[in-house]
Amino acid sequence: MLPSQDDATWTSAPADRMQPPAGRNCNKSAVPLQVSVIDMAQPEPAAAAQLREACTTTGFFYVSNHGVSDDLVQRQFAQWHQFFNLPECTKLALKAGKSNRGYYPVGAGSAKNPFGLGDRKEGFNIYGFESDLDLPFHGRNVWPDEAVLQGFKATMLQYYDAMHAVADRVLRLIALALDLPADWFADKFDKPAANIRCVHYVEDANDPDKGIFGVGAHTDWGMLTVLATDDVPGLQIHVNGEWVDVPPRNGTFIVNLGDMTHRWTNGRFRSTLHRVVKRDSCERYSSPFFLAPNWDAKIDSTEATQRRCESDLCNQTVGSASQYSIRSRA
Ligand SMILES: O=C(O)CCC(=O)C(=O)O
Ligand SMILES: [Fe+2]
Repeated sequence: MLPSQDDATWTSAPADRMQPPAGRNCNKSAVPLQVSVIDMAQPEPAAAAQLREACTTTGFFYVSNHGVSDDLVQRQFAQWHQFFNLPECTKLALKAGKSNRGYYPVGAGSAKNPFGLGDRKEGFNIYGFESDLDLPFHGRNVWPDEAVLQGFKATMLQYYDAMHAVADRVLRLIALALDLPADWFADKFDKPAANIRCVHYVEDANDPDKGIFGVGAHTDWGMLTVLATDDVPGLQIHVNGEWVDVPPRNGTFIVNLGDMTHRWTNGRFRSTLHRVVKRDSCERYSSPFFLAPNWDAKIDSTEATQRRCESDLCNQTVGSASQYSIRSRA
């Protein structure tokens, strides 16, 4: 099955993971959840030790001193404000097709919502590679007219490169946290199936009891996500039977692990269910960078964990492409 024109299959969890396990809400955690902040300026071994703790517990953490200037982050958000303020027909002229590149309108990119409703967001995808191969997510990026949005493409390419550099540094820490050489993942990520997206959450307030979400509960499909948000809260993660807020923190990005890291580490590092619930009637913008390995990379958990089988994920050696088809069948 090929991807739909929106990105639903790219970030939606299999149906059995869309809802928190029944009966676990009574297990309130005694200690308030701490999502750790990992200082990227510290020596890698110290950062990797902190990261190991985060990856085995929440699968989410903040990164500070990440090297991306606030000026660049604000410039790309300013471009997105202008883009999403264009007339709907101008945006729809760039509507994403099979390649998943371009615009998807409000309600299109819905995770499997229990009420059958679409997510209250619109978005736009830009990939870091272009290819004419007839494969999911392959294709050519689309861009708004330079005369309409001056500097848009240049800003986005700069933002992609800056976020990619952060993601690659996190990948080195993941390798070290697995007691592997820091560059262990390098040859599996030298042609990554990676993209940036901007998500514009529309003004209305969300209500989980009515199935109205910014983004419904899902896990990310790829290896890891590096997320910049504006200062409007909304992101929640599902840990110890509870939905817990992960608020914006000045000068940091939020990083979470995706299903490929879960698979690659035999379930040791977690890909955690998350969603966006915006309580107030105000807009919200976020710009995730999604890192996935080379399309033909082999994901061998036995090699990565240097361990004998521990779970039902063990001994699975699947490429990124096969992982895609596993998810889209779910
Ligand atoms: O906007 C956010 O805070 C999270 C977005 C997200 O989870 C996603 O796009 O996969
Ligand atoms: Fe996500």
